[in-house]
Amino acid sequence: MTTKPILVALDYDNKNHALQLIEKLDPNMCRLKVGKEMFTLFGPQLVKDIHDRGFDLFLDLKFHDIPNTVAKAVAAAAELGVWMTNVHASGGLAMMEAAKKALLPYGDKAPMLIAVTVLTSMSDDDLKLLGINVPAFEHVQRLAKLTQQAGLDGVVCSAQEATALKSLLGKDFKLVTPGIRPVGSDAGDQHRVMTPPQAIAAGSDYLVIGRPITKAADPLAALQAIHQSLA
Ligand SMILES: O=C(O)c1cc(=O)[nH]c(=O)n1[C@@H]1O[C@H](COP(=O)(O)O)[C@@H](O)[C@H]1O
Repeated sequence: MTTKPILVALDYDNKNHALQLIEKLDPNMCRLKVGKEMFTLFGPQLVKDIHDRGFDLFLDLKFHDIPNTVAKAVAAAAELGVWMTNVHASGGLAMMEAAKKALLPYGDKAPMLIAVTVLTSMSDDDLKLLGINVPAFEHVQRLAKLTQQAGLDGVVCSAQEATALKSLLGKDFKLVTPGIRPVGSDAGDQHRVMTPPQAIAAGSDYLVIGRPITKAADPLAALQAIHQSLA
């Protein structure tokens, strides 16, 4: 198993609430993820605040634009010193290749670069409305192969797809899986979900977990319980 597979998703509109949660968490037990809401509200200073507290950060901005724009955005993420960042695989091969190339000057200091396949909130019916008339899993496989061809480090996908993707793409291709729900927690808007031990057994390298930790009465206890369930 990867060391520190748990990525805690910070989805807050109040910086102090986020920092209060971070103070309760242990950087030896997890990494953190900041997404569009918090980065739009609090910007690069939040990234610095998180790094100052000793956590690795996944900057989850899911870039999806023309190749030149995405390449510059990914380089800007590298300048912030983040541990991982991402693009949408549906941006296409040229876009992903440009993003990868933009990280070359950063050498071993470059963030891990991954691509989102099909969002875990989407079902086969949602894809049909987009004119994609294949099961979500088939579309995930197609996008993941394209991501590997572009030279990225891995994909974001559902843990339900992990076993098949590992056998298709090899063990070194990283699988980052949101839609993680410990037994008894509410699925909320997630459709394709798994428990933390199931996700690791299926081949997930990193588990993105938000509300089951951030909305818990005792977030550190929730993190510890998940951590222990993986030992
Ligand atoms: O890229 C992501 O992190 C992501 C991709 C995806 O397909 N589904 C997904 O839920 N996410 C993120 O994972 C986190 C899941 O949070 P919870 O549903 O609260 O555990 C959120 O921050 C989402 O933005």
